[in-house]
Amino acid sequence: MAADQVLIPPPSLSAKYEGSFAYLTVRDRLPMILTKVIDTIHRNKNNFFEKHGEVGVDAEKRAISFLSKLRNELQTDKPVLLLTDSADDTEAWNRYMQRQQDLMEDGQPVSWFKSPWLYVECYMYRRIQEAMWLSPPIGDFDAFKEGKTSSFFESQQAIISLCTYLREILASTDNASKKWLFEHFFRLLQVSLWGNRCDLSISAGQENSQKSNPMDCLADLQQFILVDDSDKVWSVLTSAQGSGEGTEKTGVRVDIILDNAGFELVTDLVLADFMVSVGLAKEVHFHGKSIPWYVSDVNKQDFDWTISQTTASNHKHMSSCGVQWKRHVKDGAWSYHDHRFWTLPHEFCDMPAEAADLYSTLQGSDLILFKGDLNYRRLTGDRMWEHTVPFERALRGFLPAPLCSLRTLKANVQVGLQPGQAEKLASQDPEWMISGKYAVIQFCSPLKEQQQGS
Ligand SMILES: O=P(O)(O)OC[C@H]1O[C@](O)(CO)[C@@H](O)[C@@H]1O
Ligand SMILES: [Mn+2]
Repeated sequence: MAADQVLIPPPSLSAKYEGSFAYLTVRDRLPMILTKVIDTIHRNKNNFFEKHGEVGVDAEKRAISFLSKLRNELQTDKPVLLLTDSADDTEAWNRYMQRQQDLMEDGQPVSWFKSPWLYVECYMYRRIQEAMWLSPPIGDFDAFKEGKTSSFFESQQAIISLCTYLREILASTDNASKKWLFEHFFRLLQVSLWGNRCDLSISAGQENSQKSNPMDCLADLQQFILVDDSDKVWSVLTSAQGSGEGTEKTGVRVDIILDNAGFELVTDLVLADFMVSVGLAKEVHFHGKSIPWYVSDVNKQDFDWTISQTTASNHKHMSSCGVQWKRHVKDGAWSYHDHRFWTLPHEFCDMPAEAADLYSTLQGSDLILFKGDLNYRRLTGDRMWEHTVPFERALRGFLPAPLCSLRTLKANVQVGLQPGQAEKLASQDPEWMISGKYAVIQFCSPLKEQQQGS
């Protein structure tokens, strides 16, 4: 194969492949999500009236009419339209549409069933936001908020178990050996991984919460982790502290690119609390979305709300977690960041050109944890890679710092597997890439020695 051919990435997943998961998502799941958004806005009509009077009711009608039109465009495969809301990302979106247009064969218009799945799916969420922004004064209404809130309450027992586990292990860290630290880190990393099963996009907004004690399931779930690079993650964290090199560093920084609110966010906070409390990290930077996204993704409001709810719990371990988390925020060990790039449709390899400031911020991290399926799709460009292609190759140059994806498989892209592994899985379980039953802890580092898990 010629060298230039090797560098050309495979095609994007798309609804144009009839019967594919992308096709079924665009045909069935996205319209269902839109219908739920419309229902939610309608159900809140009285609240809008109480808050804003008649203007609120007019805004509700206006938003619903924009959204019904959007659903119709999607279902009839109409050309994708330019955004008209003059927000600070509008131009970037419209530029990206032109880029997609240039990629279309025979000058066909960019459309829902012909263009890349990643692009049109992100575009739907951005159009929902446009409908809201064009309907003042209800522009800031988060139609997914109710679902995120109830998924937190439905996971209450699991959250209590997890908080109890954390407080108990932290109470006994005095003589913690390195082995002890690794064992607990390893467990909490896995809890955060499996927390990713609880997103509300794959279930089109249907309840999908954690019911059982997460610590009890870990051993049984181990067999479903297809790539497990946790030892490399551990080695990055410990070597960043200077151990083994004789160079004491002042503080390790971990960045967590968050995914879903509800149980998953709690698992991320627990992992972050553990890292900071035992000194594995000095700072944790959380990155969330600035607009409602993929039904259950975390935004600033969800982040603050989750910490407040945890603090207000009448369970002693849960509330003491909340108190501790507030303290981490207050003393600067934890910080929340958002950036418009997280809600743009680009593959992550576009980040240096599209969001150079964010890329250089991430370069300051010692370890970046990317939570969830959508982040994995953007890391790998949501392309039809062969399953044995190395993760680093699929990243196409995106490697601001050592990074690790913690992801349950809910879309048909997966790289970095052993020869024959995918074939075996496919013969045992045709749904292996989309059911959320399997997962990866997949690591890549710009530093060669860390790739080996030294
Ligand atoms: O919350 P996550 O893990 O990013 O998952 C989002 C889900 O939405 C999808 O984009 C499908 O609509 C899938 O990729 C995935 O199942
Ligand atoms: Mn999500």
